[in-house]
Amino acid sequence: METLSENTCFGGTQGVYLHASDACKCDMTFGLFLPAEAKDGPVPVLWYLSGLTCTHENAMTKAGAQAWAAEHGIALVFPDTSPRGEGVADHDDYDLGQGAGFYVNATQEPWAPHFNMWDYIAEELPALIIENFPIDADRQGITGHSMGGHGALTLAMNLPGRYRSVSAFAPISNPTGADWGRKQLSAYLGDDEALWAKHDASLMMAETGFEGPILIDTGTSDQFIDLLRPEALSTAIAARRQQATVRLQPGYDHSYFFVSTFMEDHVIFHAEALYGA
Ligand SMILES: N[C@@H](CCC(=O)N[C@@H](CS)C(=O)NCC(=O)O)C(=O)O
Repeated sequence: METLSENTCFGGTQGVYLHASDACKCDMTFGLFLPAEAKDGPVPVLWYLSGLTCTHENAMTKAGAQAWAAEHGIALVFPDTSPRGEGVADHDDYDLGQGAGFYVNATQEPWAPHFNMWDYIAEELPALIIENFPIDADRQGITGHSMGGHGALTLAMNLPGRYRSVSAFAPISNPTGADWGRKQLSAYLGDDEALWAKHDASLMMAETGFEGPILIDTGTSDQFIDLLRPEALSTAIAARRQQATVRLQPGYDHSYFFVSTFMEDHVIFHAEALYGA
């Protein structure tokens, strides 16, 4: 692992690191914020999965999460959204290929050799950060924006016991029912829709739900709201009687102005779960 940068930030350290990924078979970059408390021992961690077109950098510089994470003594991880590099498959569309890994393990060509973002986020990166940094593996929460909200919700419901809490900003909520989903799931996983179900938060909510608390915010003026389908997840949450707070925020769009506005609420929500019994 190589340190690309380390900056003092809200009393802690915002680092950017590069490592050779086994899952993605290319170099991967991630951001990690460690609060001051990390100098004294392991701290809880909040994963932030980003959306389409993002690298590790967008949320790290625009979400405003470090101030609140520092206040609550929580580490933040900002992974990239896909494998990258010259030898890695790509597509001209912004919502397929590099920058659009969708948090799945691709089985189809040309994506299969590198596009294993599920294994990367679920297995490889947690092992790497727990080995190299003072992170408490027993206190993890996960959040994300848009495609990253989809990743956060589906990872949380598929990995019971891993995360104490899950939240999402404008998550892609029913990807099997919209073009932000059908296009990518068919490209990465093939045409057998039975294999898509574990990657659909609304279907997973109907199937298994989540054992901890959930917080979801979406803006009513989100320009992509028809693709996000928040109503499908709300219906599944209500049908399951899942513990959840689902909010539609008047006037907010899909941008980081929306994400940063509600970031404090999300960090406090996770802090309550991560410091609870
Ligand atoms: N390519 C489209 C959509 C891209 C987009 O809105 N991506 C969101 C996540 S789905 C994002 O976080 N973009 C990066 C940023 O705002 O920093 C556009 O540029 O309008």
